[in-house]
Amino acid sequence: MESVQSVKQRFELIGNDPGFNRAIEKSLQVAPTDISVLVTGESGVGKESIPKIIHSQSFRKHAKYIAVNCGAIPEGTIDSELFGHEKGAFTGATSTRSGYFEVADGGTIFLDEVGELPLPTQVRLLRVLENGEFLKVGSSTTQKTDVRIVAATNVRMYDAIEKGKFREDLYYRLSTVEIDLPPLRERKGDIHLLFRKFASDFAMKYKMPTLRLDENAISMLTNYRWSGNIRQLRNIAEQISVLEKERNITAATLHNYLPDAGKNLPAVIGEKKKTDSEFANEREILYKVLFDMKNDLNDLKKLTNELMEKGNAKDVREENPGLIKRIYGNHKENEQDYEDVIDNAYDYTQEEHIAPVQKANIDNHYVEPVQPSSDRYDFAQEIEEEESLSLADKEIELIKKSLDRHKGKRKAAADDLGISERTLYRKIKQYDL
Ligand SMILES: Nc1ncnc2c1ncn2[C@@H]1O[C@H](COP(=O)(O)OP(=O)(O)OP(=O)(O)O)[C@@H](O)[C@H]1O
Repeated sequence: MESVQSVKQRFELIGNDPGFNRAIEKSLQVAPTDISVLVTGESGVGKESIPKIIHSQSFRKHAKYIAVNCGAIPEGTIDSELFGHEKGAFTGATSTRSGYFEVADGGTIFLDEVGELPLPTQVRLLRVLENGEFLKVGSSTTQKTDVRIVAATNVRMYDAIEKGKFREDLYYRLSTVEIDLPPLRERKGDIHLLFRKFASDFAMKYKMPTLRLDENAISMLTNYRWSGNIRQLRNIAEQISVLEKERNITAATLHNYLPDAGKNLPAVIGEKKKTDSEFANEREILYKVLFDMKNDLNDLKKLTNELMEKGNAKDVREENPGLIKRIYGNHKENEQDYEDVIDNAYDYTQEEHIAPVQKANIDNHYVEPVQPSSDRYDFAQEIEEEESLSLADKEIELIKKSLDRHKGKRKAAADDLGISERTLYRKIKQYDL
């Protein structure tokens, strides 16, 4: 049996955390048996490497290893993908086709996102697990296969069972041994190690010097929540590698890539494990903050435009009490401040060659520098054609961009977006992309 260290080297796995080492050790222990294994852990913790280790250390290693993402296959075709179909079994079944369980005979099948399997498919899977038998879709002839199954899930299977979405008997058949991978925030000692590995990989890939983090940046990195786990850490290492010219990274620079790491935003850094609803709440608060900021910005644009059109700060003040109140709040003590800001902005619009306006800080509201434009019509148009504020639109835009960038490859696009392939697949379906 190979040692934990040499397996880590072979599969380029970084980390010395006891929970992580234990998961590899367990994989090595179960590999020579045919015991079913369920790998558990949050999205992005590295579950995919466990079945590969198991297969490589088993007597099946010379036979096929097939990884199936159950969440990425449409419900209507999953039985046919897994078990094959007979010619004429359904519209479009123009020939007989072998499924993964037939092709992988003698080998290993990794069922990722197993909790996503539809109930009728679960029945078929249970039968394979119990006696190795299956039926092709549209066939009444039983076939036999000898496949070892390793499954993985990032959802709590007990919840799925309670809700009637997953069969309890199948769960017990799949999880004879459970291997749990800890979330990255519980592997603090590994975070910087992993970052260094990714930074050095990307330095090589993009032919740039390797990034270095200073002490404060290391501390920020280590204490960040990493809800997307190793996948998110890898994405951030790549972003910084590509975008930062200065290769010595400070906490201030790192902060730009870890949006909720700062104290001004409502997300909380902490040791305490969060529930899904707490994460959802934080996300909502973040959206709200972004939404409010965007509204402030649009109000400011409108105000500046008025100033440019009218050229008289007093008139603008008198005609837009609501707008001004919205931007600068109701506080009496701010009144002089915002009057000054409007007057300054007015001066600014009157100049021919304009230097960038300094940020005016009033009760945490910032007047961003307005790009000078000699063409006022352009500016007015920009206000009319306001950017969409819809989160769904933004999501669609990002998904399309990422799919374009990776030439339609969903796995790569999902990695880029920091979401699982299953989630990407759902969104593609949801938005009809
Ligand atoms: N120990 C590790 N060392 C280096 N890279 C790792 C390690 N673990 C995971 N990774 C990398 O992190 C990324 C996410 O891993 P993986 O796809 O296995 O996560 P997962 O748990 O299967 O996620 P999901 O549930 O969303 O499918 C991959 O790019 C993988 O190569």
